[in-house]
Amino acid sequence: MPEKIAVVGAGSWGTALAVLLARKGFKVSLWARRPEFAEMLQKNRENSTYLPGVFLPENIEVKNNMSQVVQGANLVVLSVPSHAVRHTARLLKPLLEEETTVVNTAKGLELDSGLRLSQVLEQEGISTPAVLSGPSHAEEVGRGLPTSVVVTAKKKVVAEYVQEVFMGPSFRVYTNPDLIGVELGGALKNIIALATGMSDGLSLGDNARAALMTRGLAEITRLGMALGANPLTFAGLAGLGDLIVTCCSMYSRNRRAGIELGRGRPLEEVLAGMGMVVEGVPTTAAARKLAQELGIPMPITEEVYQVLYKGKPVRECVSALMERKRTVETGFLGVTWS
Ligand SMILES: NC(=O)C1=CN([C@@H]2O[C@H](COP(=O)(O)OP(=O)(O)OC[C@H]3O[C@@H](n4cnc5c(N)ncnc54)[C@H](OP(=O)(O)O)[C@@H]3O)[C@@H](O)[C@H]2O)C=CC1
Ligand SMILES: O=C(CO)COP(=O)(O)O
Repeated sequence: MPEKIAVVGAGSWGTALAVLLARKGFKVSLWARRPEFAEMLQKNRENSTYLPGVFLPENIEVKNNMSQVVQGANLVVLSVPSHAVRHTARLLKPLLEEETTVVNTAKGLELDSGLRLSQVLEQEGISTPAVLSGPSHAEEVGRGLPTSVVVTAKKKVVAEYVQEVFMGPSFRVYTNPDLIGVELGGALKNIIALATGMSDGLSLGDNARAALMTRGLAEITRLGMALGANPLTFAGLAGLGDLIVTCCSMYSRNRRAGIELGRGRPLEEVLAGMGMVVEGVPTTAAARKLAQELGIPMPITEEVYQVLYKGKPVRECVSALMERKRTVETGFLGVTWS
């Protein structure tokens, strides 16, 4: 078991995970990128900006100096937004001991390259990173409500180590050997949460939401299979599980952003009002590019892209999706009429 754990990123998720680990009795060092924010958190013991109402136990120290945060830590939990993963990995890499395990908890794809975040970490010299994913809103984890997630890595021993560290009475951790599927599930569900949010914002009803979630999972699975994932992973916590929570919970920033877009508010205004990261926005562009390169149909992703990046009115997406060519539901899985 690690003597000290460093959590890099003091937004909602980094704060909730630091609290979870501290409640397990670990000594936790939490890195906040702004010095004044680190000082405020260290003093007030509450992250009133990103996770109000959750108090930091005494065994969490908050600092802005990454070297001090990481020093002596056997485990580093990375909880910065996906757009900051490469830059943060560059800062981290020279500070890490050879045997330090890094766990990425961000959910997204790198915008320009379309790379999964573990691939970004490996490119930056962080070998065999673990990935923690699954249905887990910070607001509920911070309050100690029951949550189940998955951890994956290229090596079983790494995944099992992280499982043991995080596992607790209110936080059940499964391992899953499918690194590609787990990462893609966590990243791509955010696109579908934007879509279901838009549908809810237009009051299109429960049937529409269920259809978007189900057919959204179909297109996630299609792209996932083309990229080497096991399709069964998408039926698990990192796929369906996270899709359900993100498309149905009012804690979801992606869902809330989608609702505002569905009500006709412009994207810039929606993002400015959110004050938190909406990962589905860059991920939509990255996934659409990948799908086009690989020739994978992703009609919902395409419509979300058109709304986000081309200003298409959400109402016009309804007919674009409903009036597509007739097809067999399970054709993409090779299950069709004989
Ligand atoms: N919130 C949740 O429930 C969950 C979130 N996640 C994932 O965790 C990741 C982090 O999200 P979350 O904590 O929710 O985000 P928040 O919006 O709550 O907080 C964002 C955090 O990232 C920091 N940040 C912003 N830009 C940079 C940068 N360029 N370099 C370093 N740090 C930066 C912010 O610092 P500052 O205040 O200085 O701007 C802030 O600490 C995302 O990928 C998200 O999808 C995963 C599971 C659950
Ligand atoms: O991934 C999450 C929950 O599992 C967080 O989703 P949002 O970023 O939409 O809030």
